[in-house]
Amino acid sequence: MIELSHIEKRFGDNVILKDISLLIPEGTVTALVGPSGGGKSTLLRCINLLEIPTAGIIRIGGETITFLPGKKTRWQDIQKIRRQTGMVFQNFQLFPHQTAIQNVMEGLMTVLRWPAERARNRAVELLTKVGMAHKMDAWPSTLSGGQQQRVAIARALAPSPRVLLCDEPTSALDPELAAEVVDVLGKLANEGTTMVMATHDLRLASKIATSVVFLEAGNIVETGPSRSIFGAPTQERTKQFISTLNAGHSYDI
Ligand SMILES: Nc1ncnc2c1ncn2[C@@H]1O[C@H](COP(=O)(O)OP(=O)(O)OP(=O)(O)O)[C@@H](O)[C@H]1O
Repeated sequence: MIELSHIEKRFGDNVILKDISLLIPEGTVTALVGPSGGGKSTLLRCINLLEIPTAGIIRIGGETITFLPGKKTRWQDIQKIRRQTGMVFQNFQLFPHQTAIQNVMEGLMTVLRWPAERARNRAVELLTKVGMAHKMDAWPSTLSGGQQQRVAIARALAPSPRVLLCDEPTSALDPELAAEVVDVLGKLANEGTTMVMATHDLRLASKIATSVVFLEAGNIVETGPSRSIFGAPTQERTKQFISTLNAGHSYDI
């Protein structure tokens, strides 16, 4: 379970997230949707402390990861917390000077201090899962965007995080390559991987999300099961937003 309790994030005088509370059960997929600038990426980045919330509490698996009153989180704590969360970025962020398999092995060997053979076995297992075993020795520059993203997903999953955080995982990809990534994420969802994703991709959100959080200007406008939010939203603003999506674009939110 991930618990966000009264999360606030300010950048200077700008309040980007305002009193966000959410419960994310294990084995579910939560899609953060909403207009640009609403705070989706910032919220996601708070869950692995890439951004430090200015107020509120985050718990992952019952453990408080945010600052406790009077106790400063040390850098080692942050590193430990980040190992509980895998992150996938819009632009893949593979290490260009490492092959696909080296990208997946890197963190296991340098951060977790696994021996090479154990890291290699884990990397092969994950590259097979994302359909990239045949390209394990390829350099990132020789892979398509969809293939790079699948390697990035394998890398994020390598240390067995409690949650996979995906920040616009398909938005840098054309529809065909995006579909490959949606298929992989769908498979992970079916296997019970807990995921939270910020996305503008309606196909991704409607295909794999268990619940949807509609975020606008740092506030949760509406949240609920994806079928209700996409099928019968209760808030006027959500209705408007969803109907614009359905009318204007085939898949892009
Ligand atoms: N490091 C930062 N410093 C100052 N302002 C920031 C910073 N990061 C984000 N913001 C601001 O926070 C707001 C929310 O940004 P965020 O990227 O979280 O929105 P989003 O909903 O993910 O948008 P998009 O859909 O365009 O990715 C924006 O106004 C953005 O300019």
